[in-house]
Amino acid sequence: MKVLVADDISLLGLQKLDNLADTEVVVRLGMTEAELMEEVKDADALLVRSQTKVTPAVLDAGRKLHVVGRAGVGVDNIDVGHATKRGVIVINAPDGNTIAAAEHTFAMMMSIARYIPLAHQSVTAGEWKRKDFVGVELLGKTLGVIGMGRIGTEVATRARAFKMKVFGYDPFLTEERAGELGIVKTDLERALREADFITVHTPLTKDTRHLIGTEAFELMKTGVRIVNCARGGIIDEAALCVALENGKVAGAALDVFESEPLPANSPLRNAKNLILTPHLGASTLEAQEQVAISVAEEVANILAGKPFKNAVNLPALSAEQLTVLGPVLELGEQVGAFMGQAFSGDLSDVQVTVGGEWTKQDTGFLSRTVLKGLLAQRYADEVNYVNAPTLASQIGLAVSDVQQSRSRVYTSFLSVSASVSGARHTVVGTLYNGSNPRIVEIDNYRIDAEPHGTMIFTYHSDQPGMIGKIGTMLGEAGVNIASMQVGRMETGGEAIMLLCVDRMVPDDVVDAIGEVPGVRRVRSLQLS
Ligand SMILES: NC(=O)C1=CN([C@@H]2O[C@H](COP(=O)(O)OP(=O)(O)OC[C@H]3O[C@@H](n4cnc5c(N)ncnc54)[C@H](O)[C@@H]3O)[C@@H](O)[C@H]2O)C=CC1
Ligand SMILES: O=C(O)C(=O)COP(=O)(O)O
Repeated sequence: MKVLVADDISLLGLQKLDNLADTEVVVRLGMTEAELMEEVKDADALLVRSQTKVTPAVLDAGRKLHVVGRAGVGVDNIDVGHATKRGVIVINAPDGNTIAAAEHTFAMMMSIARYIPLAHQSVTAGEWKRKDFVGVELLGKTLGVIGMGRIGTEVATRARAFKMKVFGYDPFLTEERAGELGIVKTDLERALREADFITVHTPLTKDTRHLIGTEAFELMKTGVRIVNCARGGIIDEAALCVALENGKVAGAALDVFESEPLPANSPLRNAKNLILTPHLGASTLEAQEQVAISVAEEVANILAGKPFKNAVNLPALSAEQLTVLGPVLELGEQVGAFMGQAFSGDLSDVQVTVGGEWTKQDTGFLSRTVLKGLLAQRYADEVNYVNAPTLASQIGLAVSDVQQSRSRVYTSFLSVSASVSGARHTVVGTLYNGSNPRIVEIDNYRIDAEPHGTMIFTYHSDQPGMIGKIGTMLGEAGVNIASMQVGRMETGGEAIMLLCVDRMVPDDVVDAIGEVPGVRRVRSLQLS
């Protein structure tokens, strides 16, 4: 396994990966896109911070790539959509740098309240201008926090310790949570109109790009002070320069920029009362160690096929949920694979129904595992849990999830029903004793088969001699039958047969079975 490290990531994390058997950690900092495309060709994992751009071209070049690990929070430098399409897991380290970013925000806020960097420059230039640097106190002032996630919340609690009044704006902030934090939940307009200090802590999205622009500045009090330690682009830099120049904004502090590194000719470099740091929010020893360890552990788990928790492009599944749902998810993949191989043809829609006790669990992940099994027939190893829904929508396959609280015969079951080349087929599975997978129904025929290994599946007329004929043909080809299941609706009608065999059945034998009079369809299945 090759783990390619493209940004400066703490050795404490990298050593964890380097210590793994069969894993080589290759550190190459400051690569151009072309160099990165070359290095990533044989990499299983790519680790980055905010500097390296993980573009579609880089992801396409990484043919073996399983995972991109971001040692930090923001993944706006990674084309997550393209990674998802390619089936590459993107993980981040969401908790490790929260305190570092919150403390940096506070350092910035105090610096603009008391002109610390400007006063420092003045003193080192030989001046002693006490009158020019009369600041303001935080006590009693109103702080508007835009984005009350992990960092926004830590900033808000620190501001309360400074006896500030805090307004929090975040679509997910509840009155109850605001009450617990001792802050006021407001809308954006009130936060902008009434705040003396404003700090942004959202990701950069299409909704937050230039959230603080000309119109927002117009709403603000004259003399407001603003901090951005989240993402460049949330504040419109050109509009900020104007507001600093005309005095609407008394001071601002930016750690992040629309373009990084900040261009040499950026007007921000000469703006009045503006302090700048080069994206240092997460740059503490503690934060860097924490994010590196977190990302290394996650990547190690992913490469070893073990559960992981911080995927950005997969629904979250806790280790606890995985313990309970693991066998159900595995069953989903097996039933999907059975369906895909037993009824190959043009798929137009698939319905995944969970019934009985399992409906009490969050089974949102289940349709991904079913799709992975179902689409493996068409995409082989290219399909995984990450890209299965994308590949399904690419081929126009509509997927629906249904919960059915009343169980049929079984305490819990999973039913996959799909339209294949115009015909509807259904396969039902369950777990015996909570962990042994079984296929218990195929198109309303009751059976009981373990979805495992090599199988021969037929649709045929219920007539004497069928089982014997097929058994003899397999025997003559040297294929041993381990178990056999037959099902029929009525005597002499249509029937199914599912044989578990000990080895692959040669294609010519499968074809010969298909030609036996009365056999309507035969398929050879290979389940893992
Ligand atoms: N300067 C630096 O070095 C660092 C920057 N960051 C950045 O800080 C930001 C926040 O990080 P966390 O608190 O860890 O993330 P988080 O995901 O915990 O919080 C983000 C919050 O923003 C809210 N939000 C999203 N869209 C919104 C909108 N339109 N209006 C209002 N609220 C909105 C979300 O509901 C969420 O509560 C991210 O952009 C992250 O990349 C994080 C660490 C270090
Ligand atoms: O975690 C984040 O979102 C950050 O912005 C930190 O970026 P960095 O890892 O210091 O390049």
